Amino acid sequence: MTTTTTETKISIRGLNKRFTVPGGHVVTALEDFDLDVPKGQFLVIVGPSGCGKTTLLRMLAGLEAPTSGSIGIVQDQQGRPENSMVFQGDSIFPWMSVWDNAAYGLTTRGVPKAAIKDTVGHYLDATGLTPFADAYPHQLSGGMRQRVSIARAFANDPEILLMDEPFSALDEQNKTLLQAELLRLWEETRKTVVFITHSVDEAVTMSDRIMVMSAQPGRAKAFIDVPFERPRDVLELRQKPEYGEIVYDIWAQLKEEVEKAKAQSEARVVRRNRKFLKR
Ligand SMILES: Nc1ncnc2c1ncn2[C@@H]1O[C@H](COP(=O)(O)OP(=O)(O)OP(=O)(O)O)[C@@H](O)[C@H]1O
Repeated sequence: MTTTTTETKISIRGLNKRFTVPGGHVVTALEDFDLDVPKGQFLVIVGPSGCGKTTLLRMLAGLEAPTSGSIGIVQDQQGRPENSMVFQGDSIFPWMSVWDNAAYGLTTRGVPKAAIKDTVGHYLDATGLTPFADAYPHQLSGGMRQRVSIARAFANDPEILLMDEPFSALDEQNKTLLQAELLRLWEETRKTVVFITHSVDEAVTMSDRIMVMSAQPGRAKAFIDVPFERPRDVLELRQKPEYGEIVYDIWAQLKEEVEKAKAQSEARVVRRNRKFLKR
């Protein structure tokens, strides 16, 4: 079974984001950006460095205000938090146990203790963390800390899940294990997900749809549907001939943008050096 309804969950229109950096120079991170994400879709964003992926996610999370334009997220259930975010690095509280970290969102919203026990117990089980419920983050490996972050995000039961390169700091084996775990959890809940990665393989493995972004200023350059049935088996999927075709398609779209981003970054270095030499 593939996913998604035709109902729109996230709707972005005419989004612009500009930053003024020291010296008065303006960086246009996103320009005239439009995006609709259907309810229950697992959307993955790929794009060259600096194209505005994190800025977009931070605006979706309400951590950054747009310069202009609008972001709409449909609230399906009263009282539910709008989003939960999982970052690349450690995003759990070092002073809290695994259990308390996973329960954090529910505790702060005053969910009854018995419901917290059921929900947190379920997600710690699903991520293999039950034996470590009383451990503290410094006693865990990087992969286990990311599992806590994922368990917390799902336990929080948000309207949408935002993930910014959650596995990029992990080794290949841990990455594959966590991708499989995330797929399993997601297939159980069918939350609307916006997930950023630099890995084309990860994008094809996880997503229903991939958005390739242009070099700065970031815009949606192409959308690629990923038609593989769910539930997915990470290793089996990678043996399919269609898998390789989609990976190729994405690279074909990305290549030009990565080259543009590289040229932009080299031009910035030249400008900076010129300024420095003029002093
Ligand atoms: N707070 C800020 N102040 C100034 N410029 C910023 C700020 N945040 C982001 N930028 C700039 O906006 C542009 C987009 O940054 P962003 O981090 O969103 O890109 P990205 O696509 O996530 O990059 P990467 O893939 O390297 O993580 C970059 O040029 C960045 O330097």
